[in-house]
Amino acid sequence: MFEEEIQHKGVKRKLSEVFNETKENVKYLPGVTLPEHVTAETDLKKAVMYADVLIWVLPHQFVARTVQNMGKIKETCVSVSLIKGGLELEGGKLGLCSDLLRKLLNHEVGVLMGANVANEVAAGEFCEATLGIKDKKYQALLCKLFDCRTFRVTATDDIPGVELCGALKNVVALGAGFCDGLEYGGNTKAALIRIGLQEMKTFIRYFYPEVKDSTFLESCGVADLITTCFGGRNRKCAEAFVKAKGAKSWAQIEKELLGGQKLQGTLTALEIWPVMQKHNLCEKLPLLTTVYQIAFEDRAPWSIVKLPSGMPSSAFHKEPKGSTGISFFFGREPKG
Ligand SMILES: NC(=O)C1=CN([C@@H]2O[C@H](COP(=O)(O)OP(=O)(O)OC[C@H]3O[C@@H](n4cnc5c(N)ncnc54)[C@H](O)[C@@H]3O)[C@@H](O)[C@H]2O)C=CC1
Ligand SMILES: O=C(CO)COP(=O)(O)O
Repeated sequence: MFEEEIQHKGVKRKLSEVFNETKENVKYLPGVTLPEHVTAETDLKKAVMYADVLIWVLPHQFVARTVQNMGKIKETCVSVSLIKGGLELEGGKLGLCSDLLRKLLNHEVGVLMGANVANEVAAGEFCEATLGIKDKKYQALLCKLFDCRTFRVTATDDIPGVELCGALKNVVALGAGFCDGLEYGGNTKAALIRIGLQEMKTFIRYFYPEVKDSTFLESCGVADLITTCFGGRNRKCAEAFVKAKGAKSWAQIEKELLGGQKLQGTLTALEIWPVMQKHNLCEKLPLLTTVYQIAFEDRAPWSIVKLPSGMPSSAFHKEPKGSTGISFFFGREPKG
């Protein structure tokens, strides 16, 4: 566990110590008591040295430096990444966070993604997840490890499909949050989710044509997109961004709303933007483009419902006359 100090019952304490006493992560998962055998170890080298399976669940910006501080691990060790994000262009090819881990650790790396909002999973509410890993032996082993009555796991060998769905849905969720900030209803959000899924597929297939259609219908695809667009932190912060009418930065909103947790969708939007530009994908991905421009280029939030026509289905019309589409106008579309 990454070492942090917190105020607990009026006293400054180490988060790990409080966790080991109470089995409650009072900062990141308050109100949930984990089983007695779960312990927090802040000495990273000790925590990993005898591990058979390393499960990666941390904001993607901390991955590389965590690996650097790890020390020796077992030769037979395997990793599973639950990290949604961490994309970069490497030699013209889109690199994944699991690729980075594979390169740094030199062992088998799989991914586990799905509609898995943490506090609901911890409360034991039924959900599903998709495990992406190539080796069939590890598919069976890891399914056995993760799958249970309330957390059903389906395995596939489609690692890029699973992982890229997990990363890109966070960007679409920003769009859903913009819609909520503008107080649009369920129809609009459903349209945005549909277009978002279509664009995720276009983006993913451009770099990984071999990605399977079926992956988009697994928990890592449509299901994660839906839950994130309704109940996720990216949605919540994007709604606040619109409601603040330009007065608050993303960093400020993250600090105010997430209590130390990290927003991943904005980072991923920043990561994919140069990739989209370099590969001339902006016109093919008007929703992802618009989300980026609203988030980082002062584009009017209502542009989210003014995507250009000629979309996979023409539910959207053109921007209103006289609009540049890039002036910072908060609120709904101006009349006339
Ligand atoms: N929270 C959720 O509902 C879900 C999150 N994920 C994914 O899991 C990944 C991690 O997300 P969360 O657990 O929500 O993290 P978070 O957003 O709650 O961030 C806090 C975590 O970051 C760690 N941390 C903070 N500073 C650090 C540092 N300098 N070095 C290393 N670790 C540090 C903290 O120990 C804590 O575990 C993300 O990619 C996210 O998309 C996936 C499914 C669900
Ligand atoms: O990935 C998630 C649920 O599956 C959590 O999404 P947020 O990071 O938007 O909360």
